[in-house]
Amino acid sequence: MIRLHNVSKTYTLKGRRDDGGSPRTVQALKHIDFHVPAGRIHGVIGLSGAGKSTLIRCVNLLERPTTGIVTVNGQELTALSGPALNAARHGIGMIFQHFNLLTSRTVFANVALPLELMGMRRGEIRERVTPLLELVGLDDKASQYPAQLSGGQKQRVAIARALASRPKVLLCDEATSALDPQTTASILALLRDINRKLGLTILLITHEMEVVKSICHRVSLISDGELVEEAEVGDFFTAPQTRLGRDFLNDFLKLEPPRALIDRLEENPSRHSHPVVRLAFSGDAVSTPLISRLARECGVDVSILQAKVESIQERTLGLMIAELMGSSDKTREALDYLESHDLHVEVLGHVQRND
Ligand SMILES: Nc1ncnc2c1ncn2[C@@H]1O[C@H](COP(=O)(O)OP(=O)(O)OP(=O)(O)O)[C@@H](O)[C@H]1O
Repeated sequence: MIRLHNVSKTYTLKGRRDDGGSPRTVQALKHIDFHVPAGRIHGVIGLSGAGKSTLIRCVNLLERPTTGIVTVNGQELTALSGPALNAARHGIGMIFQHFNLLTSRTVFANVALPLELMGMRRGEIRERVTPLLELVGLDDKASQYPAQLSGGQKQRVAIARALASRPKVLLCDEATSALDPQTTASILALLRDINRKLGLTILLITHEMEVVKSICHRVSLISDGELVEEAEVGDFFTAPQTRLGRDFLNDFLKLEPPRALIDRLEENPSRHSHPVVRLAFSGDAVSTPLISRLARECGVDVSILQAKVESIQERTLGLMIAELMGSSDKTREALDYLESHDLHVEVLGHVQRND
């Protein structure tokens, strides 16, 4: 449904020149290849300045890529301009962090605006807008003005407006970043509902793992203009593949070894050290008494330093940081045992034994 092929974007900084007198540039996106199939909710997460906004704005050509091809719903947008591009954009709705509503228009008139611009007749507009206001739970607010609404209600108006032209794709640019956690949850629930009811494909950018965890099927990680990791959300939360992915996850879960232990961690094992491991387990492994089996079957003691159980959509995910205590042969055997039981095991380092 959404396909980016080798997309790069370079901004030229107006009025700024390098030492050689050439205009200064910023390469915001570098060779992005990316595909979101129909009906999916795909999140792109990254730190500030990583290129998230540029990426999402390149999908509907609010920013034109410097090079590369953007295809949405089978149409190559980068080959279009003028009226043809405007017509194609009717198939792509977009919502923003700060809602972008017209303050002088009522809720109804805000939602009606794109339909007016498309030249639709009044009666048709009413038939379209009324059920949309019901869908977003604002049918009793049709004649109010944005200033009379809460942030969450404003975003609901923006969602109804984005859906007015019956798009196949919805782009969400940090849509919940200005909202409190409870309102965020209600807007995410609405987006999930719309995705299911209308089969809408949703691409969202965010810096919040909570958003990814709550509604995304798949996630991409962007860093310095490059997509560095992509995975199904359950897999990403179980075993991120990059340092940045692990940083995002640890920050979100607050699951780090205690500071005093980090200071003692050594990279390489020695005859007198124990491994400190991060274990992630899902599915059957969550309900299996693995720790007592480790002690019984491998003869190692397990000191649990931190543990957490998270619900990631329909999956239950267990996470633990633990020190495995025993001889090096026994702890090696324990690590093999854990891996053979479908646990994701990451050795964080080794600490000198005190025994
Ligand atoms: N219009 C512009 N002109 C020049 N440089 C820009 C422009 N827009 C973005 N940039 C630069 O491109 C890079 C990526 O910016 P972008 O806004 O896409 O990142 P982001 O991940 O969305 O960041 P944030 O989360 O802070 O909004 C940054 O270095 C930024 O300074």
